[in-house]
Amino acid sequence: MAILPKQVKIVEVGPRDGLQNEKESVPAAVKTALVNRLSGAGFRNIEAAAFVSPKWVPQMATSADVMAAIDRRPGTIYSALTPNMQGFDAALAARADEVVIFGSASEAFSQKNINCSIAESIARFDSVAQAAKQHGLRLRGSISCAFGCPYQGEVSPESVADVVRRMRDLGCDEIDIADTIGVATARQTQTVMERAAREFSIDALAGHFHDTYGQALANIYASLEVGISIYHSSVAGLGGCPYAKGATGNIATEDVLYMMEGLGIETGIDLDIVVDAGQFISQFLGRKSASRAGNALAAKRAG
Ligand SMILES: CC(C)(COP(=O)([O-])OP(=O)([O-])OC[C@H]1O[C@@H](n2cnc3c(N)ncnc32)[C@H](O)[C@@H]1OP(=O)([O-])[O-])[C@@H](O)C(=O)NCCC(=O)NCCSC(=O)C[C@@](C)(O)CC(=O)[O-]
Repeated sequence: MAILPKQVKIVEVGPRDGLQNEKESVPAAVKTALVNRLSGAGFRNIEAAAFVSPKWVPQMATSADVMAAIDRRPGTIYSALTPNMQGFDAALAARADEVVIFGSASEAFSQKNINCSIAESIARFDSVAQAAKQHGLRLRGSISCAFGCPYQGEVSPESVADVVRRMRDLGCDEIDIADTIGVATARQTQTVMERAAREFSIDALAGHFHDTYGQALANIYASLEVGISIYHSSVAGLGGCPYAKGATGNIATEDVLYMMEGLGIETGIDLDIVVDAGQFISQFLGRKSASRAGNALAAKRAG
């Protein structure tokens, strides 16, 4: 049997990836309360903002307000997406601890999501990366459609490895391998992760899985088996990408924590507080949480 990591880092992406696709505007005060509840649960890294065009993603237009209002928990990294220097300048002013350059392993998705080719995106990211280094900010790279693309279909592990290499050369501290449309399966996940790990330290590679086909937990387990120890998840399973129609949310944080607890893998996060946060945001949105574990634990508590 494979030896699994003893501890993992869970990056909570609900306040950004989770909420970005909500049709009705979620007030900054609600986003702020959500981030504060999550930091209270012990996350070391929360993706709280995206400094992108409000015409492209209106829900993220309040990012500066959220970043200004949150209670900063010492030791927690608050991340912001920054597609270009305009985004970087806004993230710097908002005191983000980490900026995220987000590219794609699929040419078609790159065009739809950030309106440029993969090569053009890397050229744009270069100035963001240099500015991040100059200002002492952490730099994360995110690679969408690493397992399949809604526009072009198959994506090869080689295309993923190519973008991993380019992001490594830009100086990324961490690189996410993202299943934007939730199509990956366990063996494919291991193949792509192992290929990526030939280009970048496995300790700094992250798995970002959406749960569209119900495979995300299996893919996380498969990634644990090959040594990946950073995972992204979204409280209450919030989410979906505006440029990937039909894609559902990220794997729910509560479900990931429940699995990690069962495996005896340390996360440093209090599952009970995350369950409360999941119920809080689901009630605000007026729908049931997408987290099976979250709903089961909330029901058990209610007796
Ligand atoms: C990248 C651009 C800006 C290019 O968009 P563009 O239209 O090519 O940009 P532009 O430079 O020509 O500028 C056009 C307008 O946008 C403004 N603009 C330009 N940049 C910014 C900025 N940073 N912040 C605010 N405004 C900005 C700029 O000021 C101008 O305003 P106008 O003069 O028309 O009024 C656009 O395509 C965009 O914002 N895309 C965002 C897409 C996005 O946020 N997608 C969701 C996040 S990615 C994701 O969810 C996947 C991930 C990370 O979770 C992993 C996974 O699951 O796959």
